[in-house]
Amino acid sequence: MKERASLKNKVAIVGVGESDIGKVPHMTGLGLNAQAAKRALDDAGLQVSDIDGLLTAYSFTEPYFMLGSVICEYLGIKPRLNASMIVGGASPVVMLKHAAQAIVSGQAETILVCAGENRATGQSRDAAVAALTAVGHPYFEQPYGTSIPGFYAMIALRHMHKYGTTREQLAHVAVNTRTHALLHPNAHMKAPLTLDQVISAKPIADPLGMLDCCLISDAGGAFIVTSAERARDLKCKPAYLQGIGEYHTHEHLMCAPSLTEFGAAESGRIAYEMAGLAPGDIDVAELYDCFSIVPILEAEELGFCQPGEGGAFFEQGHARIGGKLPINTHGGMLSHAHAGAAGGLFGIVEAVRQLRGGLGDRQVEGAEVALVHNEGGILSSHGTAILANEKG
Ligand SMILES: CC(=O)SCCNC(=O)CCNC(=O)[C@H](O)C(C)(C)COP(=O)(O)OP(=O)(O)OC[C@H]1O[C@@H](n2cnc3c(N)ncnc32)[C@H](O)[C@@H]1OP(=O)(O)O
Repeated sequence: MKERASLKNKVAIVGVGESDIGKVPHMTGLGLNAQAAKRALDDAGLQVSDIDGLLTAYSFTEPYFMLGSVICEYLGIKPRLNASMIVGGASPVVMLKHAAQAIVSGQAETILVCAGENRATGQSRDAAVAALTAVGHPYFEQPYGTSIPGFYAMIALRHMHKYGTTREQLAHVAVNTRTHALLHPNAHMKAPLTLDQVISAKPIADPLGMLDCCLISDAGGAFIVTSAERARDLKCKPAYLQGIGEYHTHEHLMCAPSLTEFGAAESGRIAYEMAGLAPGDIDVAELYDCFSIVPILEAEELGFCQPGEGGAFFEQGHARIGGKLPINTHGGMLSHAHAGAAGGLFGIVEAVRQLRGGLGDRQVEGAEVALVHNEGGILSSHGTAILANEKG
């Protein structure tokens, strides 16, 4: 099916912001959201009074029932549009789509999208892992004790069995993202990483070790969306939305149609079609990487390599800055940060920064078109967005 209302070149992201990241014990989740939002407003050269819409996601660490209303109250926003969306890690791209639709249909002019949690210091380690495990089916999965890394480990094992993907190839994903994180001043992880360290790290769920798993961070992220027309009058360089798609195949892994094919192919297809672009047109990609197997699958489904070749794509260095298609240039969730929906949102923040240019050693030369992919649950919900600068 073709999306009937194209959003191509109708809206732009005009401001991006990240809170302090890592262990930030002096801040609440709400504070991290607010700090990121304020930085995004400053980036855009806008005031709180310019915002007339707010979209946010969910929080495991904040006690509020109406999180969006609380963020508005905290920041002093009186929006005409206010919603909280819960499609797990896919929420940021899905929120971008809803923001674009709301702007195009005249429901709001300038929308703040934010997410954040203080998962690292606002919860005990056991509470954080228990909350994350609740993604399993309450009757048929949770009683057997499967954790999120356990679900993704099954997916990794299946990919290894079907395609011959190796343990070393998974480790290459972690090393690739850590190499990029070292170029990012705000990344949670600061030390270099070797393949041996990844392979010999504490086992979590075979074949995944600790360094194949995303971080548990304190972090907030935000971006501001407005019409393409208004964007041209603002102080920052806009990133124009070219195409966007979402697709949802299941909630619980036991209901997934396959362990090797997921919904990224379809959300990507919708986004490419709207943009009138193909995988070969993408200059930089920010792919969801909650576990090292995930960007391998996404690189395949989004058409950057053939099915089964994702592991080799990373092993051969194609995903490095300077390679064929740099992936996760900020360090991804494996090394930059993961805190609820903020994890995937940082992919959008980084894509916008890459399109603006001037990132020094982290800059992908000639980046004009960027793709961001988010996924939520156990590869259950997918969102793909394609952004471009004035040249793209
Ligand atoms: C759709 C989705 O987004 S699904 C993804 C949802 N998120 C998750 O499932 C979170 C996955 N990660 C985890 O559960 C945890 O990080 C684990 C289980 C892998 C490791 O946690 P723990 O066993 O508590 O680690 P441990 O306490 O031994 O950590 C020791 C050190 O290793 C480091 N560390 C912990 N986890 C990681 C990680 N994932 N990557 C890199 N370093 C890590 C920390 O520096 C820590 O040092 P600290 O004491 O200064 O914080």
